Amino acid sequence: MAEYSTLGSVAVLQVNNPPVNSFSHHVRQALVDGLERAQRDPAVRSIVIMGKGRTFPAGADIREFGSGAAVKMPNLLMVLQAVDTCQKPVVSAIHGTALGGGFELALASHYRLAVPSARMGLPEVHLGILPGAGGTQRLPRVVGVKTAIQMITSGQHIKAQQALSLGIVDKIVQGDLLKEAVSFARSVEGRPVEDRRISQKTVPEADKVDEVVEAARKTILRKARGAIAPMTCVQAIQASVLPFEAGMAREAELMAFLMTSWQAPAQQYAFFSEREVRRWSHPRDKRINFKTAKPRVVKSVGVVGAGTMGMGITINLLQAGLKVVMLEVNKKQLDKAVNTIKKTLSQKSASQKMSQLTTAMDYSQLRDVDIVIEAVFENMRLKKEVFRKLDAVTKPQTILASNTSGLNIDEIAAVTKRPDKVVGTHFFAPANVMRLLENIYGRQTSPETVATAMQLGVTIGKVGVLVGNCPGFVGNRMLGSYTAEAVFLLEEGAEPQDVDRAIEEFGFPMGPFRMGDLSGTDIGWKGRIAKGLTTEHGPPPATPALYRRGNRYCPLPDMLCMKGRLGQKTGAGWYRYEPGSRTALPDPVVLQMIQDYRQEHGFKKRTISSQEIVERCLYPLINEGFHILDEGIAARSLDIDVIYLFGYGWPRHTGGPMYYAERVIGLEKLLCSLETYSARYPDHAHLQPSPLLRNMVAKGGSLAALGTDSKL
Ligand SMILES: CC/C=C\C=C\CC(=O)SCCNC(=O)CCNC(=O)[C@H](O)C(C)(C)COP(=O)(O)OP(=O)(O)OC[C@H]1O[C@@H](n2cnc3c(N)ncnc32)[C@H](O)[C@@H]1OP(=O)(O)O
Repeated sequence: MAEYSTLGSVAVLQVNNPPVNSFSHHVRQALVDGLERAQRDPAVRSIVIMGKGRTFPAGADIREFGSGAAVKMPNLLMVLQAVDTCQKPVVSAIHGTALGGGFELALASHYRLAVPSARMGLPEVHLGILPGAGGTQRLPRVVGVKTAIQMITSGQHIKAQQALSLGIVDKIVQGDLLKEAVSFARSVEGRPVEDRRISQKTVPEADKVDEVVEAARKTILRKARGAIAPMTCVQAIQASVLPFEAGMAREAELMAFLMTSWQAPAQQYAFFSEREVRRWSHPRDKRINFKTAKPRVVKSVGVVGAGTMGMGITINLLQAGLKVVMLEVNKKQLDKAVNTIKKTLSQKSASQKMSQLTTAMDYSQLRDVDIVIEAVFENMRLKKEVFRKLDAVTKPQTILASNTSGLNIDEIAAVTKRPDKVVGTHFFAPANVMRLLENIYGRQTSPETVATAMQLGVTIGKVGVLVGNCPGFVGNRMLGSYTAEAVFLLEEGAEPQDVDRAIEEFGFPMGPFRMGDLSGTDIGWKGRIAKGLTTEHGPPPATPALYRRGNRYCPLPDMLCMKGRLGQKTGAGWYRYEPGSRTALPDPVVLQMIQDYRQEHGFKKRTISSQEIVERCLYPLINEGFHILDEGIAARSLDIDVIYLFGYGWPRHTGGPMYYAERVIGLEKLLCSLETYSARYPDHAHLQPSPLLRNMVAKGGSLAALGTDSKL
């Protein structure tokens, strides 16, 4: 609701709809009623609108989208029209986050005040829509088309000070916002409101708009990676040069187009799923859930290993204000890491944050930390050695976490006397940038240990997802079938750039081969050597070239590594790189290697369409997701989607692999395609449809109903 009160001649409307004061139907109704009441009351000479509690309205109520409540009158446009045309000055007083419809309300007001900590912006593009309550028409009239395009297509929030410099906010007020707003409102009473209406202004430099749009188009399309909202936002902004009513009509038309697209619900699902993963639970052990399991307090963290991952994790922990003891047995590596950490931490707070860092070369220095995160090489023997030492030196309550990307947590826990305190915390590189934290419980991990790992994720600003223990966990296990199929495509006639192009056109930032070159082609190679699938010199003795343990195997990635082509770091991998450049250039050497391989093994080159590439790479990945759900490794399909959205660059506008499978491809069609491909390639095990998928198609179940994602 919006609470109505008066302070002398000022009517105050305070939106009270926790947690973020969104414009649910009852709020819209209360605002219209309040404005009418203030207009009618002769004693009222000005109006203040603000939010109660933590924030100014953060926009439309996204949960109402797609339901009758969203279109129930008065809609937001009517509320804002009432504000804009009000005869008495309306002042929006902003604290917290004025976002989306909330920011549009502020723009429809005659004056805007903000506290210094306030932030504002139009993040609708992240929900697959546009600012449809006049934001695309009013903002360019204040800041110009170029800045409006930047703000609206990025969805970025700006701070109060920047809003002031851009002319969006009239004044930044210190102290008590209500008091300041009322005093400001009194100061403008009796002044004409006509020239305060943004809707009545014209866009600055209107004649240059087409030029500005043309200049921005290419970058926006590249960044959008297939999402339709950004360019549609631009089309709406372009209409701001028209008379206000005509621009609003165009905005409404484009909003309707986006609202009814398949991408908007997918992005809204992604928004809620990101929050829903906080309500985690173990699919079988009822003691392990977010409601009852209590985390231990973590003030200090040990990090073992100062390589790329250990360094990134340390930066992340320091940025969150935690004390860190970083252990590295190689002094040179330790010094290098400390230097990099110092450089990476922001100038402003570097010295204070660095004072929280202790370096160590001796395990005994980890004795008092609350949790240790092991980040040494991905090698079971080494990890076991580290865990034995940690178990011996740390206090009995210390939780021992492994940043393994796929090794068996139970096997690691078994070398300790505290398997209940062992957990997997899988960070993604660069660990101080990537938001995902895949937390893995083992057979004996206690509820308290799981809760502590999940809470640590919150403390350090990660999106934490809880999963079970299996080779590769959720993310890397699913990725296995994707990369396997990508190399099979090379055997049949595709070139690395064909596969990458198709996957990038689907919306990934990088295809599998460019990605392989970035992370290092030897990572997978070492893993395959450790598993005995290959050796540094070629296939293990007496092994058929194209099969391993009865499964189809493509040795091309091993052949690449044997040539010393380990990716960007060696200047050559699947592609070649000019010195100092990260641009992937197709390399005749690699193409010849593939061509010779095809000839040697009797593969006949054929043209493979982008559609087939996308299906062959992504459908087995999704199929593996069904296996994972069936086994209870992921509790809900949304957990898998969030892992892929935040850890693997899966395009957000498709909702994530499982959402995409169900709502975009359709489960029946997915099953049919997998059946077709598995009939064509009977020895590609990952193309065999999962029993769960078959069952769901036969019985008509939904993915959301499998888990506990009740709100979606
Ligand atoms: C005619 C056409 C008219 C109008 C069109 C209008 C378009 C819009 O206004 S679309 C909405 C635009 N606004 C947003 O996108 C804001 C989304 N929210 C956020 O960015 C953040 O929630 C935040 C406001 C910055 C607050 O962040 P934080 O403090 O980290 O809290 P959260 O955990 O994110 O959120 C708490 C809680 O609130 C729920 N929630 C947040 N925003 C909305 C919303 N706009 N509608 C409904 N619910 C919202 C969020 O899901 C959380 O719920 P839990 O149940 O606690 O998980």
